[in-house]
Amino acid sequence: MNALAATNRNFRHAARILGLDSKLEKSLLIPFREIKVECTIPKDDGSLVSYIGFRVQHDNARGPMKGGIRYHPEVEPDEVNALAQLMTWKTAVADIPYGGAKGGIGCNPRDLSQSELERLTRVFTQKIHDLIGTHTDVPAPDMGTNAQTMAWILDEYSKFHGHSPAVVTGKPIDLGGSLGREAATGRGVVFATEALLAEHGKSIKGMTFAIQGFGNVGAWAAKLIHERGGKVIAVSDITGAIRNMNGINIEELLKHKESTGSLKNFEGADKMDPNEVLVHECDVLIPCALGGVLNRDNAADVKAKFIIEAANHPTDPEADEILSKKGVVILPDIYANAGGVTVSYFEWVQNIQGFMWDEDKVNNELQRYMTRAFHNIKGMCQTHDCNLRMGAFTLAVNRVARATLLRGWEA
Ligand SMILES: NC(=O)C1=CN([C@@H]2O[C@H](COP(=O)(O)OP(=O)(O)OC[C@H]3O[C@@H](n4cnc5c(N)ncnc54)[C@H](O)[C@@H]3O)[C@@H](O)[C@H]2O)C=CC1
Ligand SMILES: O=C(O)CCC(=O)C(=O)O
Repeated sequence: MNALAATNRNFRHAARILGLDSKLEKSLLIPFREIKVECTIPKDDGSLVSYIGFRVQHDNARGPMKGGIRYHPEVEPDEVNALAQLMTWKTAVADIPYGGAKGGIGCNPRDLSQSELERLTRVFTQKIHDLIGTHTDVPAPDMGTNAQTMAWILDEYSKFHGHSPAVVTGKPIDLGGSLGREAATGRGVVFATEALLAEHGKSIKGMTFAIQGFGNVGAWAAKLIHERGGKVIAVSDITGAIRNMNGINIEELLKHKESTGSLKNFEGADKMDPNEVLVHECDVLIPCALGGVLNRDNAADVKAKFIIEAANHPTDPEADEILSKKGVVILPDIYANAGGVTVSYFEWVQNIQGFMWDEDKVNNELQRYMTRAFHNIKGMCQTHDCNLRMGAFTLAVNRVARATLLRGWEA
């Protein structure tokens, strides 16, 4: 099922549980604004190449729209729409004063040089600068982008609007980025995992983990799980997959990845088929890469007892049904990966106040927000007798619906 159809289906299910008025339901579903721009840049060899950039601003009832920018060959309108909508629900679950947005450019960043990436980012910013802003829409990193990308956006945006550090989050620390933001999504995933496991009388120590994706989110989650005594037994990324049933030494793997750019030829583990990571024997599976990776073709073969959705929409609704019949407990994306946008919020607050927090404060506040959200979700699960995904969706949709009604409809 395509990402937008899947996201709409989850939203509609929550709206039904909440008994939402049909007009309000329709208004919450339709995006506030969809932007599509052509970005033409000279390549390093002088030839011209054109890419399509998108920014979908889904909803702003609870505050400025917020969400990452993705550079990936599969970026297309339906996917960006789904991701933007998920941001609206995610910021509401985390109870931070934002709406939702997402953007991206259909390109393969691995095929572009640093200077080509910089030109592409600057052209994209020129095309959307009058539609983003500190109090309207605040981008951040997502797949294929990073702190450097945010620095270019900040610089280009500031040429039009004056120095505006809070227009993006996930910036380099030297430009007003927050301590702890780089690790925040992975750290939030670990706090969320701890909250869930504690409920089941378990802890990370001694449990086995399989992780798909070893970029910002996957690598930080793996590192923090390893530090807590969890055994990461299988890891994959775009370059391949490895396994070690005794637990992979993640510190060593990070050094190997840093020096070679790949998981290949790592001596502390055996090579394996990348497709097998999702169905590998383990206690906890953490998808940290693309959407839709758990679907009707592989859901029945999943062996994990818990799935922590660090990626956005990794589980297709058909897989959701199969997995829930098998008794697999799924911690949904709009909660599990909310640590990134939560620390983005802390960064934005620090920029607006002109006062920097130390890293302990960032991490402690992150833990407080993640734990609070978990208990809020559990409360909705009890009230509506539903699973964690619907607990998170009903929590979020109810908050956004209330804000929308309070603001009113008068033109
Ligand atoms: N960066 C952030 O703060 C947040 C990211 N997310 C989500 O987490 C996921 C990962 O994002 P990042 O780590 O930031 O991206 P990233 O670009 O840093 O890393 C992506 C990773 O996925 C791997 N990958 C790509 N295609 C793959 C495939 N077919 N099989 C296995 N691995 C593959 C890449 O090799 C890389 O290791 C995405 O779904 C993103 O939307 C969610 C919340 C916040
Ligand atoms: O930090 C942010 O603003 C958004 C991160 C993001 O794109 C996501 O949570 O999917």
